[in-house]
Amino acid sequence: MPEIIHVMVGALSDARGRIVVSKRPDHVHQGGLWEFPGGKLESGESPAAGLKRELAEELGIQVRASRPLIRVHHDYGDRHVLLDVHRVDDYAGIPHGREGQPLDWLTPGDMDPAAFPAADRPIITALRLPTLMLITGEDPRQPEAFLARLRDALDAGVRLVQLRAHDLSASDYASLAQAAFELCERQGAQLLLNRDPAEVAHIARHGLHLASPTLMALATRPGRSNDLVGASCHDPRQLARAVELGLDYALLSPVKPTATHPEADPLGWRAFSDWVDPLPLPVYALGGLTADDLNEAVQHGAQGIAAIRGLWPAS
Ligand SMILES: Nc1nc2c([nH]c(=O)n2[C@@H]2O[C@H](COP(=O)(O)OP(=O)(O)OP(=O)(O)O)[C@@H](O)[C@H]2O)c(=O)[nH]1
Repeated sequence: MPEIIHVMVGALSDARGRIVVSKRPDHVHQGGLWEFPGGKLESGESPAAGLKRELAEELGIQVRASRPLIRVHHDYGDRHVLLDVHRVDDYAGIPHGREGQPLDWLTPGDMDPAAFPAADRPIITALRLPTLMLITGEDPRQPEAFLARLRDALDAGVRLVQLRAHDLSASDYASLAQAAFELCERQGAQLLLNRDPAEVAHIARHGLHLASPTLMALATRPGRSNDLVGASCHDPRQLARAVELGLDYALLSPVKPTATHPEADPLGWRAFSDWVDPLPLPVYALGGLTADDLNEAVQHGAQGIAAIRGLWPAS
């Protein structure tokens, strides 16, 4: 097993949500590509101290508050890196290229993954995804009340919605999806359809969410190239499949006991974090969680929380 190079990386944003990126010099590893500022952890140094030191050296800023975004293991063949990426929520100073490196500020949507090292793809996805995913609750058979509640959730700030309505016929699902898509578009939110991908091939959406049996049955990633695609997972085998298919994200459940699946054994945060840590993709925690669990989830390596009851507004 080659030595793992532990790299501390900062995602630092401005008031407009743009993230600072810097250009790697031509002569170094992955030279000429854009990167997120950071560098190698020194021996004996804590990750928090390493992040502070690297961002002070490279950008001339002092980190005041940060939280984990994602950890990415990547094998380049000649070296194995662990990118330990943190969002920097608060800092002092004005970022500038202290080592003469060019800087740019980009919204995650404007980042071209091909302009970054291969290991950075999951970082860009994690930056594009919000920390909360709403999974729609019952009762989709009452579309007006259902859409009113979806509107309330969007008004409250939800920006990623998974339309789960297994009891509906294909045509009722299609009508509900169309109405939900319009509401989401109006608020700049993304709508993911949780349905057989072949059945929803022509329905407007921002992406697809795969149930775990669908995930295990597929041989290739479904959908259009611009679809955001993720899947529900319950064990390491399903998580590995999501990675193999090149999906953008996974949900892992149940973390805590849940009313939706009372028979399932909860994982707890320890197993959640052990299973998620080696994976190069953002993973939402699901099962018995509310927005109040967000900080604990993020500290255990989650992209954020997905929830039905915890985020679907009461009627
Ligand atoms: N900082 C940073 N490094 C990255 C990113 N993506 C990525 O693959 N890496 C890799 O992680 C390693 C970081 O090394 P570095 O050269 O930046 O570290 P450093 O500042 O401590 O450099 P040094 O070798 O001059 O002491 C390199 O192999 C680099 O290619 C990224 O987005 N940011």
